[in-house]
Amino acid sequence: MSELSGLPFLKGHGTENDFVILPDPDGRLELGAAQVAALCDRRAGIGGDGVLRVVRAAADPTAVAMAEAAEWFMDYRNSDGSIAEMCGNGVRVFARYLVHAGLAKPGAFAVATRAGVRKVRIAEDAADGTPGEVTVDMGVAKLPGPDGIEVAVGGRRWPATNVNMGNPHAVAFVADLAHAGDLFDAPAVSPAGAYPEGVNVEFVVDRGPRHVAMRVHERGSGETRSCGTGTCAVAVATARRDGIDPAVTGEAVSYTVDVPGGRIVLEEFPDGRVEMTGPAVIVAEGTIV
Ligand SMILES: N[C@@H](CCC[C@H](N)C(=O)O)C(=O)O
Repeated sequence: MSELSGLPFLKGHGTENDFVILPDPDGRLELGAAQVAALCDRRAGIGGDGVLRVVRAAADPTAVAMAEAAEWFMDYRNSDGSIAEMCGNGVRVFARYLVHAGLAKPGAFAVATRAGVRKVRIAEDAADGTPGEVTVDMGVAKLPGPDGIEVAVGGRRWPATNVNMGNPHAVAFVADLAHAGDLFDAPAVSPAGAYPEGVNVEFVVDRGPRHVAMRVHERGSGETRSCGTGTCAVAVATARRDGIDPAVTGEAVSYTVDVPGGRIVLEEFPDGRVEMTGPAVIVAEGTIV
């Protein structure tokens, strides 16, 4: 990581989906895949499921077209160094960082991402100092099909729903989360070619009315303790399984999704938008040596 020597960093997480935050306001960093992987290495690096580079939208060619709508661009990378379109927990942590660093005022503001501009709201901290939760308008979930997608682990197979939240997800309802196995390797997803860019796979069980729990194997990061876009995908897939479509009923629907690292609440509106609410905290800051 010698090229990054002397740079400030922070560490944060949202429901234990953890990130190395690299402030780079003027877009001076040339961040390669190997550097990202080294930063995310849990033994030889800082450790994280991904990296959030914080850059002014106007200073990054990917985001410059969004600069009028959002001052800051979340440049998200998976822990293997690959680039993803969106990270739901990441955008909450990114928003928390902007306020922590005095770069945004608490309340409502916009963040540019590769999936488009996302509006965030940060609630007031509780009287005991617990940081207020962060709500993000995650945009419209797309269910592009096709039917017949399957996820397999060990000897078990499940039908899966394709949900796109800016990034791709395959959501499988299972009888027991343990049936997903150790998830050291990516689950097999068929048919071949259903997800040419790779896929995040969620395994879901019911917990109660409009309440589910999930595990996830993330493209580019392996099994993580949470995936914000995954919880959105799961909420929408579960609503459709339950015969609920806010576009048809004209009423918003809310689902609670438990993840190994905590709990996220999702609300889907008649216009198809999904709002995600969950925690986001900064836990450390320092300098790369
Ligand atoms: N943890 C994230 C998703 C990060 C991107 C994902 N691994 C992908 O490659 O699409 C989240 O909270 O949404």
